[in-house]
Amino acid sequence: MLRWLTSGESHGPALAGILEGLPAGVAVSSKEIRDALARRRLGHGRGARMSFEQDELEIIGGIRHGLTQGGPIALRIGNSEWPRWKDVMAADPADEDGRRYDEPGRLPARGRSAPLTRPRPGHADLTGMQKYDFDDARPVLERASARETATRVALGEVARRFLEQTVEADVVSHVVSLGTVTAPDGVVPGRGERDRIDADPVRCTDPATSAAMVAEVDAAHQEGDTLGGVVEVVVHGLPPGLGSYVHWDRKLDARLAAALMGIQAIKGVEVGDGFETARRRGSAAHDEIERTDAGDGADGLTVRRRTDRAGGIEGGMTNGETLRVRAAMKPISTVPRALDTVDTASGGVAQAIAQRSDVCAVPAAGVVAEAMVALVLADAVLEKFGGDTVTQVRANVQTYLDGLRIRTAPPA
Ligand SMILES: Cc1cc2nc3c(=O)[nH]c(=O)nc-3n(C[C@H](O)[C@H](O)[C@H](O)COP(=O)(O)O)c2cc1C
Ligand SMILES: C=C(O[C@@H]1CC(C(=O)O)=C[C@@H](OP(=O)(O)O)[C@H]1O)C(=O)O
Repeated sequence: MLRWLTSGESHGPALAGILEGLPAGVAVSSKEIRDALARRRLGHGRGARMSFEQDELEIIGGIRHGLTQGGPIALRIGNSEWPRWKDVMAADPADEDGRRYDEPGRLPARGRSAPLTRPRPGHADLTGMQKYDFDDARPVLERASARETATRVALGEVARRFLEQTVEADVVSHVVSLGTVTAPDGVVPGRGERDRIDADPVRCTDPATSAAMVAEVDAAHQEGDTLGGVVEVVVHGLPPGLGSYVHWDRKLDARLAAALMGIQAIKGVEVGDGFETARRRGSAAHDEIERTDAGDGADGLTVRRRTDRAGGIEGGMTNGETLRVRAAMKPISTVPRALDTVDTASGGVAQAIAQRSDVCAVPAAGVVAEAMVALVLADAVLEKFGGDTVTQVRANVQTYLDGLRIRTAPPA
């Protein structure tokens, strides 16, 4: 079983992450993790914070000389802006510059330390204050913030390397809609297209759509508004049979949906053609199975699907076709043209907090979605194939695939 946990606040000294359960021998470097973190900062529409803040990666445990060792992998992602926040986010109720905090968690009500009492509709602020009995939204937004997704991307990169080195999977994402602009149907990135997609300002595969998306972001920005959109994660190379049909919590589609819905601001998930499938007749909804005597089905198999409307998952299992899952992100809730709220200190009507913020973070959400998908798939690969080393996992995968070829071989 693969387990992972994250810790840390948006403006704290660092984020921390632990990934436990990977075998020994996964080749991964700090440069690869740093590059993954840089990808998450991409995208037209992100706020100023992305340009001045740095993710300072430190590998604390579990990786030696470029290889995982079998023990928990621990990462620290320092926040280069910490010196500016060390009073506001101090762990201890301490004397500092002659000021004394009144009690743990309380700070003098001025500057950055002033309590935030105008909760944003759409963010965790108000309900978080109610639930944890805070009279300041600061502790809520600090942990609810998508800054935490840096840790997921770092851990997800290790999972991605494991998938590449065991089942030879390739994980990529692209933006399929942003605001009202939607990319043409049926464009699915192939293997090795990640760099090309990352080079696009909104991580869209189609240049004309990308230009319209950029214009949509600029228009929203000018009007003091924000945008959401839809990302698709595509995985090539998965063998059939990851996940299971036997119980709800072992179904791969259920596990992927939970992982994607657990990303900040994701409000919907589709597998394959998803909701569109529900509008089709059965004859046009499913993927007919055909023999391919040339053995050019997935993993050299002699059966394949004619289409991939199901997005590579049937019965809660991968079916050997390309995996496709989509996640819908709502517009950023810190809306510069501030929304109505109630001031929790005075009880009066107010305008919600609306300092600097992303206008749109859909391209970055795609990178986070890749990480979550990679983590779920790495768990599913380990569950099916087991092994304490990459070599053992690979051998187990090969034995399984050899067995599959026999059972789907053409008649002699
Ligand atoms: C990559 C990314 C960046 C985000 N940036 C912002 C932001 O700048 N401002 C904001 O209000 N919300 C932002 N969000 C969304 C909030 O984190 C999210 O809406 C909030 O935590 C409430 O959770 P919920 O939307 O799942 O209900 C971002 C989300 C992601 C995935
Ligand atoms: C810091 C990151 O994203 C932040 C996520 C976020 C939110 O509310 O989710 C709000 C913004 O932070 P702030 O309000 O301090 O400008 C984003 O910048 C990051 O992704 O690294």
